[in-house]
Amino acid sequence: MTASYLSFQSFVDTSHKYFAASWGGLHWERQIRASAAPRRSPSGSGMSVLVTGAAGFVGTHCSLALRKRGDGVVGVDNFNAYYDPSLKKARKSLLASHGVFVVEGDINDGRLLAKLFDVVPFTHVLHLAAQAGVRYAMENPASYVHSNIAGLVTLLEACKDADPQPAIVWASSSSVYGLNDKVPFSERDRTDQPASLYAATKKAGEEITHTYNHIYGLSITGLRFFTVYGPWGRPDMAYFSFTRNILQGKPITVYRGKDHVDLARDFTYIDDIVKGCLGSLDTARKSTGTGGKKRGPAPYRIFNLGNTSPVTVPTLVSILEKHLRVKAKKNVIEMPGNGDVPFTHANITLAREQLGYKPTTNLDAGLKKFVKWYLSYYGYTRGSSKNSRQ
Ligand SMILES: NC(=O)c1ccc[n+]([C@@H]2O[C@H](COP(=O)([O-])OP(=O)(O)OC[C@H]3O[C@@H](n4cnc5c(N)ncnc54)[C@H](O)[C@@H]3O)[C@@H](O)[C@H]2O)c1
Ligand SMILES: O=C(O)[C@H]1O[C@H](OP(=O)(O)OP(=O)(O)OC[C@H]2O[C@@H](n3ccc(=O)[nH]c3=O)[C@H](O)[C@@H]2O)[C@H](O)[C@@H](O)[C@H]1O
Repeated sequence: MTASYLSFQSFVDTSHKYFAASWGGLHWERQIRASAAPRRSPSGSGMSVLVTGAAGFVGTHCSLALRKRGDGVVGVDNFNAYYDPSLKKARKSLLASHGVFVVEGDINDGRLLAKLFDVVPFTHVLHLAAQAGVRYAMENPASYVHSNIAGLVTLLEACKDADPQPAIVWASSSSVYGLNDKVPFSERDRTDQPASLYAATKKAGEEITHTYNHIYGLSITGLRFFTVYGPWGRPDMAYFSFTRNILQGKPITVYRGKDHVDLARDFTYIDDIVKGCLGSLDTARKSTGTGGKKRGPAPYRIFNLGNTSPVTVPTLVSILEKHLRVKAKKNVIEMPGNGDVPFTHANITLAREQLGYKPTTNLDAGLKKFVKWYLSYYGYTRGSSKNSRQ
């Protein structure tokens, strides 16, 4: 037995149970290295990327896109039960079939993160793990503090201590614009009026990452995603839960603003978001620190990733009805004071100029792809309300 195996084993023995279970010794260390190794490929950029929240909606799509073009990817995800964990497990299997290994663990586990950086000199971190959802923040505020504040700081500590320090690209949110009513939302607009705790934690994330950029020279890119949708999406989001209810013949609740004004979102298709994430990774300059010490200034960037064409929620419902070929039973009620904002609309000039970001999928085309995936994943056949998974 080698010395490195012994020290690894003692580390595993003293760590949490799930860690021991999911690593299981040298075999697992080999899997991590294999998954992280870039492949020779004309389109790959030779990166080794740690993707947090890899079993999530955006994490799965980004991990697949990176792996497909030849980059090395290792995922980490805690598979929490905010929404159906079996969907996260199915995404994990999809990733495994493409050679992406996802470690089951929490970003609050600093020992796990340090071990991952010991095993692999990650060049980049794509940080997507978070407690998402605007309205759930009123039900479970602690989960937002756990993942979006404490977890973020633990991750940044691990990145700052890593040698080499990775460049970090992470998901902020359009919700940071809060009550801002200047449209379209530009990165220079005020973001000091969050309307939900979720938004407040994302805004805090922007300030926290700035601190680590300033003190430790970490290269930081924050991406403000605008209501992302698509295949393998999130069951808690309106387009997904509306689809489920419409197919099951159940009513949907459509929120409306004051004075009967329709709510609107700058719905953005997942493939466009993936291109924005990869463009950010490709253009991120290196962190400048080593051994926890800054050696020079590092870039701090923030970009909107939206679609620049807001659509009202009733129009979203009509498009779904068309693709599902089923009429929705709608309850229209005034938006409760639950953290929602009346509209979002992204100005994407900065991302276009600096990342080459150019969204190409409109809501009709994107929802068509989503519905196709949904019907297939949940085992529906056209003309039947029966399915095999729900
Ligand atoms: N989908 C959107 O419309 C949208 C919009 C704006 C911002 N965002 C942000 O983009 C990121 C990805 O969102 P998504 O839609 O893929 O959400 P998601 O919930 O599908 O993915 C997040 C993943 O992170 C994991 N996770 C949560 N807390 C964790 C922790 N403490 N440790 C390890 N893993 C943890 C979850 O299990 C989940 O698989 C999030 O940061 C979210 O806040 C999403
Ligand atoms: O861009 C973001 O930063 C955020 O995007 C997403 O939030 P939202 O834009 O709120 O998406 P989503 O829930 O699909 O509601 C869409 C619309 O349907 C309305 N809505 C919603 C539910 C319902 O039952 N009825 C309804 O009318 C609702 O009032 C809204 O007008 C992410 O979930 C979030 O994680 C965050 O990151």
